[in-house]
Amino acid sequence: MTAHVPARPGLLASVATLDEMRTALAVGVDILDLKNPSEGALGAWAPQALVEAVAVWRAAGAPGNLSATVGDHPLEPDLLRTAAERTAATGVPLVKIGFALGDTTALPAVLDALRPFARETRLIAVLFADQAPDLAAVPLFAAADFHGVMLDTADKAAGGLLAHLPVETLARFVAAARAEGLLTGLAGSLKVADIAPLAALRPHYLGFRGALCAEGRTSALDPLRLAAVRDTLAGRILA
Ligand SMILES: O=C[C@H](O)COP(=O)(O)O
Repeated sequence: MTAHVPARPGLLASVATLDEMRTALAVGVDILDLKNPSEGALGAWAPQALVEAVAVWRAAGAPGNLSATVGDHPLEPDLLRTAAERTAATGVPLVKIGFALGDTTALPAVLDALRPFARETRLIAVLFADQAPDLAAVPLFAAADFHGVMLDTADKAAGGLLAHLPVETLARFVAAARAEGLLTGLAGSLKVADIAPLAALRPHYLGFRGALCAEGRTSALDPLRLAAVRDTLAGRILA
């Protein structure tokens, strides 16, 4: 199955609080991503806060889509499955799971543990561009019934996505994911100037946090910066 190729990528915006979530809903984003940046690349919200966020999103008419990260965990089957189940139980429709550097021989066992769950919940695999990701693993996620796959960076102090992987490699990643019918995203300290070269690869979405904040990704979301990224992605202003 080949996935739909979007004319322009959508905007995934990571938000750290319910207030930021309301701001992002007002500005308008395609995927509202519930993440706690002060707890790592894939820092998780507390379950009760996720339940409240789902209620806020539904009350707003459930625009676009809603994702949440499960936290930064090692590649351990039970641990990842438990974290994914805990997140999905809150009602969040898209659950993002990081596949961190480590014992890659553990990947088959992790996917076996997640496969039954992936049939009930839309799971997004997050690979890290700064950890020499094995892009040949993309078909394995599709075979495990994942809904999507994205690239991000784990070490936010070590440069953005394009500092770690050349455009040609990113193009191969997007094409491989699309060929498997997976929702495909790119992220990792992206700046407004990265939008044009990455949009040309036609992923389904580009993900942002740091560029949306005045003083780094753990500071507050700035609605003006968010609107500028939204408008650049939509082609209303040039990068
Ligand atoms: O999922 C997207 C990330 O939250 C991106 O965060 P970042 O732009 O700070 O790397």
